[in-house]
Amino acid sequence: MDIQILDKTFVPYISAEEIQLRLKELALQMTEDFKDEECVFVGVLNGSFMFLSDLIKYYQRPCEISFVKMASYEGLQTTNEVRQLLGLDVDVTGKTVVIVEDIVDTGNTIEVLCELFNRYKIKDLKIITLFHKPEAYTKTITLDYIGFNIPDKFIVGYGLDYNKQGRNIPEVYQIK
Ligand SMILES: O=P(O)(O)OC[C@H]1O[C@H](OP(=O)(O)OP(=O)(O)O)[C@H](O)[C@@H]1O
Ligand code: HPA
Repeated sequence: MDIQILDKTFVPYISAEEIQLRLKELALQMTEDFKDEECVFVGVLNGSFMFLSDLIKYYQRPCEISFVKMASYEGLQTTNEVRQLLGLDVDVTGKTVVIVEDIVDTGNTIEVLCELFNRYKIKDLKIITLFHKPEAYTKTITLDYIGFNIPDKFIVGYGLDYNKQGRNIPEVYQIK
């Protein structure tokens, strides 16, 4: 069934069950890949709060978890200005940092985050994103783990918002 958020209509796109299945696969893959790594998972607020919280329950190794807060979107559009609203509060020296994004769209935010983390003396930097829009992506940074490649259409739910609304919806909807 379609839903209305503020002035826009959205149609069902990816179910809560499909998301959880994909999260299990991604976490299993990372459990294998990071067996010799000391990992810090860094969620990018606000959008990634639900993704990181669910994903990490399926990850079967000791790890650290932290957050940074970045913002650049107003309504459906990027402002092209990525602002850091909360910084990092853990020591990442010598560790593998895994940036956890809900979505990599234009790539503006992930580019700023990579510049930020490359200033630290980390062992390695990996990126996981639940959603990626290849047609909208303007960067060359490799995304190590991608949940779903999706078309260049605005989505909401499962942490992602439209004008601050819709983050609490357990599944994902696409703009009509
Ligand atoms: O690849 P990009 O075009 O930069 O888009 C991706 C970013 O946009 C969203 O954040 P937003 O600025 O909307 O803040 P939010 O996480 O608080 O919703 C999303 O959570 C990503 O961080
Ligand atoms: O499609 C999107 N939906 C919600 N937030 C976003 N931030 C970048 N792209 C999107």
